[in-house]
Amino acid sequence: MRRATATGLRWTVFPYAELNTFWLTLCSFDSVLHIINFWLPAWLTDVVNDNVMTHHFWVKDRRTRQLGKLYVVATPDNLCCHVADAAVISQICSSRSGFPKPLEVYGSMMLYGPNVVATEGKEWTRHRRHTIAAFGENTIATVWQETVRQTTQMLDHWCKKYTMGTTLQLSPKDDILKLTLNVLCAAGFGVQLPFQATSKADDSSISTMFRDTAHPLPGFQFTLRAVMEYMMGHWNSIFMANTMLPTWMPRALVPFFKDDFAAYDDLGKYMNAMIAQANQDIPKEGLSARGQNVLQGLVRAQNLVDDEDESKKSSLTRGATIRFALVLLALHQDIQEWMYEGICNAMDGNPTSLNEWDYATMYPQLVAPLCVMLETMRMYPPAPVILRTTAQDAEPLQHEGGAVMLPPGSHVCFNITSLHYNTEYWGPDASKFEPSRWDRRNRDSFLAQNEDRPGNVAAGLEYPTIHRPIRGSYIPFSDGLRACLGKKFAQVEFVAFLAVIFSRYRVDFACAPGQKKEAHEKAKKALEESICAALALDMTVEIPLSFTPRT
Ligand code: HEM
Repeated sequence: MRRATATGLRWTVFPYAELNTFWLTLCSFDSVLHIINFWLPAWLTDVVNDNVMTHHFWVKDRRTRQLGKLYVVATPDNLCCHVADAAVISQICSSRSGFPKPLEVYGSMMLYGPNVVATEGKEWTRHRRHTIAAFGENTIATVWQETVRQTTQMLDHWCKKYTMGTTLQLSPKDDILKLTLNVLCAAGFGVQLPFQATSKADDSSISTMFRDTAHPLPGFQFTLRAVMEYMMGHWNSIFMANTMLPTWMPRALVPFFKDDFAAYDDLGKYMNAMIAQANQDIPKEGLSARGQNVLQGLVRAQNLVDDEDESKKSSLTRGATIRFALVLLALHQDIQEWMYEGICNAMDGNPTSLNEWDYATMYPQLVAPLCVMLETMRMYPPAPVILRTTAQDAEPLQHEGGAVMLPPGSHVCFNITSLHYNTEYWGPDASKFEPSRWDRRNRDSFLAQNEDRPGNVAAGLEYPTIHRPIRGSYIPFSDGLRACLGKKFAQVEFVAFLAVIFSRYRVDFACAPGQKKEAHEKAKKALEESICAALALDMTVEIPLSFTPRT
């Protein structure tokens, strides 16, 4: 508390640090979360949720309005400075070494070794230099083609399975996850999977071993997609089984980790085979030296870093963002029509056949779906909290005309939800879903006033067609030196997905006639009660949707 007072900021106390193992374990019990959220008085619920990673989103900007855009929480472990000030976020993100990642949090991301996500300093610079080369425009064009292909196949599959009268009625969660995984396999590893599983693979050569067959090859327990799916659902137990148990312990003694060992081994074998294939497939000449997928790009850089960990996280975040957008568009039919008009305009003069849609010509014109994505991630940021720590050489932060010095070893928590709902940065309609606020042609948008301010470029907003918020006020992809490397990957995938679906269908809630109002209320509740489970903000309730063909 003495150290908190010395910072000169407003401060408060809490009995546990946000990453305290006991506290995290306690908060993983539904009954404890129920007590916190339904039994405590509202003000105390906010105080507690502000220190629970999974429920941080629920607090929105209420604590910031009480305590200011920068405040400190003193715990027995450390000080944690919560930041919801755009200018301060910008200073931290552009600092070279003053505010590194707290690497102890990223232990589970090192399962297959050091990588760009979970390193710092010189090692990170080396990983970043080589990884960045793998996310070139060739890879992004593959993302586009594969998303169009996968979404078309998914729609065909839906038509066969879920048609009821003239509409399709379904809960799309699992299929969206499958689609994002398939796109990742194609654009990340150069392995093209069909949306529906094919028959048994006939031999074990590299070319057939990745096929999405009903049964895995001899010597494997999982097919490639099955192992990726398993990884997503069981990351913690896989991490425990493969890193925390002593290596001398016979696996037979821990039969409940059988699948976790097998998944780890199988993915390792698939990765090695894919590296071998990427080595064979790298075009010797003609194509860009960067290769057509991330893996080729990495192998080409002759410095293979394993980004499987971030792949896992990114598939969850991409899948969740798409699901949020579908529910938001079902709630706002007028916005859906606005986006449909935008898609039709983009298609005007371009081929009507989806297979012929060209990335370079179509993507820049699909402004409305991009605005929908930016707005969805503003209101439902996939990673509502980003953590940093203060190094010995951390420079003072300039805040409200003064300098704030945080002691070394303090945690810094970017309060993304608070930033994204702040009326100072977004205008009086900050809590409204309004994708057109991003569209540069919309001169009435609150964001239009930022046009003449210099330096407002941020990660993921490098488009001449959209308005730019104040730097540091919009950070779903983080910003500065450690900004997300896959932001364009995620954006192109999202835009292609929406363009394919909404050029052909209108989305609404699947409900009985006369139940529309209840369905709307249920969807709004599901959106507001989203929690940050399994690394990404997501709805805990599945909302069934109906897709009606446009005539
Ligand atoms: C909607 C989708 C996505 C969101 C919201 C997102 C968000 C983020 C955020 C917030 C960070 C910073 C994390 C931190 O500093 O603690 C990050 C880093 C990163 N992301 Fe993403 N991401 C997305 C998709 C992707 C995809 C598709 C890929 C790759 C296929 C990817 C690759 C990476 C990498 C490699 C980093 C580490 C960069 C570094 O530390 O230098 N992301 N992402």
